Amino acid sequence: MKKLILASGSPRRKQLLEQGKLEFSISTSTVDENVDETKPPNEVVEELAMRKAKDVLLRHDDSIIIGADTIVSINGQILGKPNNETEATEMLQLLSGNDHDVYTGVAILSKMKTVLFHEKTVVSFWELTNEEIIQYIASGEPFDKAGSYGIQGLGALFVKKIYGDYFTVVGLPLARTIRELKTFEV
Ligand SMILES: Cc1cn([C@H]2C[C@H](O)[C@@H](COP(=O)(O)OP(=O)(O)OP(=O)(O)O)O2)c(=O)[nH]c1=O
Repeated sequence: MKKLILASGSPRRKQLLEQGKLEFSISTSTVDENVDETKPPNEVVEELAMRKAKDVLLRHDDSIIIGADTIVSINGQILGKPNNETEATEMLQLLSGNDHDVYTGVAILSKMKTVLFHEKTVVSFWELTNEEIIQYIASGEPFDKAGSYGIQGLGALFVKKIYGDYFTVVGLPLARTIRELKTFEV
């Protein structure tokens, strides 16, 4: 099999691929992540995953590249990473007591072949008190995460139920990614 490269600076995505016992290296993409937020969330995550993977393929065209992108969507609004405490507070207030969708898009590219897909997981949050939100923001956990929470960390305490692949929420639908990757082996 060709060399595998994860086009991501996300420590969670690295850990997940390691969990799948794959050998890979990391090359972070430097693409602009601005996107038309009126597009449907599935299109947004696929477009960004593709942009990240293509950027790295330009520098490593003999390899197989995995790019991914995760966003949260609630009532037609897309939530990415918060830029400051105010945005994190607003996002957590929106999510409190409601269901939201987490979309992760994945692009797997080689010179010869492209696989592009997304997965969606529905997450239901307990009602959060102002105190809980303030303490959570003070932990620093929200700031590099779509929707301002991490299900794999303290954010787990907000989750009533999930429907779909847990790993889609963490940033990479692991089982499907590995199944799709196998179609690249000849
Ligand atoms: C909802 C949620 C998101 N996240 C993370 C996954 C992603 O790392 C991040 C969304 O940002 P992304 O832009 O998808 O990824 P990234 O900037 O971390 O890494 P790169 O672009 O280099 O691949 O939010 C969690 O870790 N846990 C969660 O519960």
